[in-house]
Amino acid sequence: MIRFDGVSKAFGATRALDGFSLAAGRGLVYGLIGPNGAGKTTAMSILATLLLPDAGTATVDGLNVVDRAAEVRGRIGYMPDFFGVYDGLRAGEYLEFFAAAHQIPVQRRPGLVKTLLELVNLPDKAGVYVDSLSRGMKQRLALARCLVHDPDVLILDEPASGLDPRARAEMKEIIRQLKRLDKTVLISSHILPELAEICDRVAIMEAGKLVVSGPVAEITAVSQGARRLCIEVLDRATELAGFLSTRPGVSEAHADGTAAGFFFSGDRKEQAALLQAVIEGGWSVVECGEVRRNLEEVFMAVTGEGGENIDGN
Ligand SMILES: Nc1ncnc2c1ncn2[C@@H]1O[C@H](COP(=O)(O)OP(=O)(O)OP(=O)(O)O)[C@@H](O)[C@H]1O
Repeated sequence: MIRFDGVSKAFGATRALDGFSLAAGRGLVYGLIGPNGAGKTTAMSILATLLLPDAGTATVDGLNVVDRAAEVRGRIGYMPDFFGVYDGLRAGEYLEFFAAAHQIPVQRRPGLVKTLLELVNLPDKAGVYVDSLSRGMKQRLALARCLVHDPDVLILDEPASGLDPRARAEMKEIIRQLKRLDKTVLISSHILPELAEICDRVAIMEAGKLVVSGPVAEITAVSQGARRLCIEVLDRATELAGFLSTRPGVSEAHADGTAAGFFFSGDRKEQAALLQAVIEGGWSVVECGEVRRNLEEVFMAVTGEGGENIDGN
């Protein structure tokens, strides 16, 4: 539904996007993560037909965003990271204005405005002046505005920025609702645990390039080519860490309370053999498991200096 193929964009000497590629399927919520200046907003602006790429192609539902920009605009709803809401307009009038801009027939507009205000959890705010709404309410109203023409694709640049935890939770619930409506959502955010919760897949980008992408569970399982394991024992954890350090495929073994943590590069058969050796060594094993990194740890590991080199897919 969304596709970037080798997209590059420079602003003077700054390469905002440098051969960026990404594909997102229909009905998926796709998270775009990257440090400040990674190129997220540039990528989203190109997809939203607001910026022209220097090279490469971007498409929405197979339509090239440059050649078929007008058709693309009919299929996308774009919520920029900074947006204005007009003073002196009430929430209902604000949505009616955008409905008119999208040439929604006059008789359909009141019903549409009501449905959208309900969807974004502002059912009783139609008559309230936009500038008197809280920041969270304004963000939700801006999201409703993106939905006026019932687009298939939503491009949301930091929709939860500056919101308090309750307002963020409400925004999250609305995004889940959009997924239920079969929308394809591309969303950027710096709040990684939240993205992990609502996204089907995430893409981490840095310096205008894709670093890694895939389902959250898959990405958090990838770690330096080795998995992080932990064996909990009844006693002698320090001795166990020493024993593990001598075994093939084990690195960075250390004791942590009643457990030994380490990286293991072997496969499942080799892991079973390792566990067998530990038991034969006389340790009373309580538990053995894989420690998955959270999205924040992966983000820190794959971006910035000394980042891991993980191939994107
Ligand atoms: N209109 C512009 N003129 C000049 N440089 C720009 C322009 N837009 C973006 N850039 C530069 O391109 C790079 C990528 O910017 P972009 O806003 O796409 O990053 P981002 O990942 O969205 O960052 P943030 O998380 O801070 O919003 C940055 O170095 C930025 O300074």
